[in-house]
Amino acid sequence: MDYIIETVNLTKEFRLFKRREGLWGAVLDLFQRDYRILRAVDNLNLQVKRGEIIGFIGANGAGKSTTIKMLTGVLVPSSGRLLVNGFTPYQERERYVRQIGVVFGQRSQLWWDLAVIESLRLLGQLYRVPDSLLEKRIADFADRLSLSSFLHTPVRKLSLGQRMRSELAAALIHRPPLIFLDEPTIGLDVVAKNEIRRFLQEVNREDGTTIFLTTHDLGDIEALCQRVVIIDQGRKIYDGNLDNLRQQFGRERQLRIELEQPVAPIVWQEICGHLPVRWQAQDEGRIWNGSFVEQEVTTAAILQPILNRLPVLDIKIEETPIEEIVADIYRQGGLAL
Ligand SMILES: Nc1ncnc2c1ncn2[C@@H]1O[C@H](COP(=O)(O)OP(=O)(O)OP(=O)(O)O)[C@@H](O)[C@H]1O
Repeated sequence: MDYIIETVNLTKEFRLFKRREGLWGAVLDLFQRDYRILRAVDNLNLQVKRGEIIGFIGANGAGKSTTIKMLTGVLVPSSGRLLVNGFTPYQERERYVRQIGVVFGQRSQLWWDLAVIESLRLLGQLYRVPDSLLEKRIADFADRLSLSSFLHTPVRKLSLGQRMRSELAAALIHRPPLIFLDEPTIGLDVVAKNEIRRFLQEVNREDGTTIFLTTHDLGDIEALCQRVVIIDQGRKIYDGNLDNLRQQFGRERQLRIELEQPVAPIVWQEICGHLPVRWQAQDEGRIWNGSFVEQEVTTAAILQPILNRLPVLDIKIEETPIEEIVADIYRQGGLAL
């Protein structure tokens, strides 16, 4: 299998200086320093196929940035191996960075005082994109990311949404096979988020670009990712698709059935009392709200006897929002893999 990212037991430890308390402690610190080791990434095994969009998520401090920094060659691992697009990132940084694109939501790769178009041209030259291709690419991005109205505006004057779109163009100007995106939609409104998500889908579909995405916005994950990896305290606790995540960790689902006429509880019990569903009547039995666990009973099995016997006006089924599932996993430490 051709993996674009492959890590084997990737580990990063930081040595943290332990301060002693009080004045005497400070004096002792001068002579003998005490350290503790913090393992930010702990034996991470990860394989990403070419063309995948992978969501890499975890609570604050889980080790996401440290992992991305190792994958992009900024940090040297303490142990383990990693190979990204055939490179060991920290060893061959200069050649390696030509193969990747990076957008860190909080930090800019654009020149603050230059117009967007000048920044893009400069980056194109740094990446040695031939001139004619570069102009074509800028025009293409200007069109697809709606950059035209501010191409000649200095970066410092852009709104956050405009800057993020420009950052994406900058990260992709050399058509890298792989991009790392860290919180690409942070602070943006719904329209701007959707625009960025649509663009990323296009880039992935048309150019086969692999996308490694870190975000706290699970809307990004739902819109983009076939696969999610969750880490907690540096360890991988989930690796799979969103549907499986829902199935494994999903809590109760809610069902709301609206009938044409009220139905007495005793009749309701007779029709569907045999099913593992907790029911609550509303509007004197005209509306029935049920809670059930997907692993125990299917929605079809619940609905069938009701639809056979009663005139139903409306049915609503609510899934547990992915945000809640992930919050639960963070709290419980998830499934150790
Ligand atoms: N340079 C460093 N020196 C010491 N400890 C560090 C360093 N960088 C990160 N850490 C620690 O490593 C752990 C993982 O941090 P990291 O920034 O990778 O988490 P994260 O998942 O990206 O969090 P967030 O979502 O808050 O950005 C944290 O406990 C953090 O305090």
